[in-house]
Amino acid sequence: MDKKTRLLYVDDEPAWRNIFRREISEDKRYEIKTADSGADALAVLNNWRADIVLTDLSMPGMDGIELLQHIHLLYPETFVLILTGVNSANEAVRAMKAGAYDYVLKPFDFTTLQMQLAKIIDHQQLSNQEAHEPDARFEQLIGRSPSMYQLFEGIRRIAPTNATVLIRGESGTGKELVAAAIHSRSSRCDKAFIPVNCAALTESLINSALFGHEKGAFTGADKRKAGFFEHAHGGTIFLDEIGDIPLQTQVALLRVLELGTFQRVGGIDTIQVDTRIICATNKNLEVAMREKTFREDLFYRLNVVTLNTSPLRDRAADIPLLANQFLRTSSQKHNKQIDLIAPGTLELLSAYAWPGNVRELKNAIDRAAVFSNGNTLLPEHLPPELLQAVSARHGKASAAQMTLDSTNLPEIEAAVIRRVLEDKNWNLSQAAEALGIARGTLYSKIKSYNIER
Ligand SMILES: Nc1ncnc2c1ncn2[C@@H]1O[C@H](COP(=O)(O)OP(=O)(O)OP(=O)(O)O)[C@@H](O)[C@H]1O
Repeated sequence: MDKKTRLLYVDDEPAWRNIFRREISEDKRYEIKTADSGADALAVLNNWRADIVLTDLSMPGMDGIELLQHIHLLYPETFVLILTGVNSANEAVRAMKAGAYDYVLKPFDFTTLQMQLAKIIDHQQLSNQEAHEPDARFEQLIGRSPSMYQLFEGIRRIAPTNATVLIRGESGTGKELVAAAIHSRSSRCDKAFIPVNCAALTESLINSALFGHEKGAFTGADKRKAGFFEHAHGGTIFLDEIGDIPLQTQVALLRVLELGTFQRVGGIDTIQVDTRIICATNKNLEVAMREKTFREDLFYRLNVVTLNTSPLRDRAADIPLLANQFLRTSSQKHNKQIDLIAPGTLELLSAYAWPGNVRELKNAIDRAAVFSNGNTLLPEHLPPELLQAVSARHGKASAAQMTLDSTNLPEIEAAVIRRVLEDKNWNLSQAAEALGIARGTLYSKIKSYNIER
């Protein structure tokens, strides 16, 4: 018998969970679990890998989009469907932009839902047939540059311990993946891994989100609620953007680090948890300490074991590897068959400085995959800002020229020129400047390539 498809249904409203269970459990092709919050869903996923997650969009604490982002990062093979109200077209668009496979309107039409599920299952069967490249992969992290190998080695050594870890690095360099890898390689791996983006929580919400609250603690607190620390009991909590937490929360966090205890908001009972803490920051905490926005005692507590993620511009060797991996995922996501990155495109990718690091590369490839209509990613499919930045950086050796030199394909140069012209609204002077060539040269190239407005 075929393996059952695992569905995780996430909704804070019990009535909807019951309806879903009742309707779908009759279908023997599915194995179903439900969760009542984003944190609960992550706890379930940690030892029950769902094939498809259906999550409500608006939930307190971690909303559906935030949950979707964590799932993409931690369990890239899992498909996510977002549930939105019938009259919320904007929300559906937001969900799709965030990378949801599809959206489902509430109240459900179960026949449509079954069709959506069947489509995903077909997709998954296809992708399971594709070979996975085992090389240069460490958990979800990809890389073969020396600094990545050093990072993998660091993770290998500290994962089995209970040490608090501080991960430092620019935004988009994979700090959350590092935290997840530490958890996966620790003895806590069958318990929850709860990532928390501290910067996304307002000062009034952060304490109750982290430590939970008692009934009546504030307006709207109609029942007792466990916080992220309780959800992560036995497992690992990942506090991202730790440099952004308010001072009063820093005091409470210091106590958890020293004693393993805290109190829920509005509560008097002392709660004891066994939760490993991993933090990350892209801020300079030394400066924050000098400015008195980050406590010194907390810093020294956190800074016991530090791992650094390096910027993508310092490890160009990883760019083709990452780009090819992202292309596979994006091509599948957008129902395309793009299996090649043109040499000229790779050259441009390697010449760019990637201020947004791997996240920016992933988005650039995803966008290029949408624009591509053949089986190859060409320079013209790359974001115009990237082409301009490369030509500006290389002065006379413009993006178009580099492409031409490396591949000797005039059509690529023509495509790059067309792209820049469109971006500059056919202002020849600006386009020539962006391309790093003289206006006259641009004019003759437009003529010789027959580029028309
Ligand atoms: N080495 C890597 N291999 C594969 N994917 C990666 C790697 N590094 C980053 N990514 C991808 O880049 C994106 C950003 O990664 P992540 O969220 O872990 O970065 P971050 O350093 O935590 O960023 P921020 O500081 O903004 O929170 C994710 O989609 C992740 O999958």
